[in-house]
Amino acid sequence: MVSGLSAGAGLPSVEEVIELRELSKRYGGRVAVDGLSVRVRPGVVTGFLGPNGSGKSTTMRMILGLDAPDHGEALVGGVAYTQSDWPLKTVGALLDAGAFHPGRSARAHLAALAASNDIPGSRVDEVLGIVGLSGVAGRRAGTYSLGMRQRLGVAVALLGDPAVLLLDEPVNGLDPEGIRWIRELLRGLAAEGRTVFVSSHLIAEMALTADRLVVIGRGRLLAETTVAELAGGGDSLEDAFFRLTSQATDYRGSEMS
Ligand SMILES: Nc1ncnc2c1ncn2[C@@H]1O[C@H](COP(=O)(O)OP(=O)(O)OP(=O)(O)O)[C@@H](O)[C@H]1O
Repeated sequence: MVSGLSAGAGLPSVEEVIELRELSKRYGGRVAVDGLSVRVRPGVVTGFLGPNGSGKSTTMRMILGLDAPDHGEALVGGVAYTQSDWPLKTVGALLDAGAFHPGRSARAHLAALAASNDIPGSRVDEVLGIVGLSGVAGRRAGTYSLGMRQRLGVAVALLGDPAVLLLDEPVNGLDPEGIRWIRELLRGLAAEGRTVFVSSHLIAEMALTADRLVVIGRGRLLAETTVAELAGGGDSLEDAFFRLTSQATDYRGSEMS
């Protein structure tokens, strides 16, 4: 359990689930997301797994209103994210760790976001502490390592003390310490009752981080299960994942004999 994550504004209610209803998206002739219906519940980490190109990022962008679905809808706590009065207080998202003004310090970046989102300035130092950037908060973000940028991205996600967290491949490029840190942070946030939805194509990492799994391939739901259930058929988790997704990739090479 990670302590001190919340700004104390009250923990999320059970209403704050992510609900995808028949969500679909095409880019030209290519189907990216295909009739995806899923409920992501609070209090656990839900891993969003699928091979490269299976539609995970597109789904997350649609939840955040950054892409419009061709069909269906994505709701957070029963409403579309774009209808939310204070989006940063509703959903904390980590999509692209590089998206900071390189000349701005981490503290200045967070302070500007707090000011424009009706978040008390005192929360800035709180989140810097949570992500371990207090000592370097005055440095320009452009000088940060990938791991530090990732931590700053997590600080942004936590700034509004949201009930729902959405993270797209948060461990990409992190060293083992950073990976363990993200894992423990996400588990702590879920233990506080938040809804934590985290995408990855790394089944072994998800096995350590997630309680529940949503597995997709070619934009379609392949399984909504628990880590224990997926590995329960006698296979290793990796074998079970490959079996599940074997018909849903375009690019897998043949095995060497
Ligand atoms: N802006 C876009 N324009 C055209 N095609 C896109 C666009 N974004 C995604 N796609 C296509 O949609 C499909 C799903 O891509 P998406 O990035 O959502 O998958 P992903 O599961 O997140 O993949 P990865 O694990 O590699 O990040 C892919 O075929 C991709 O090429």
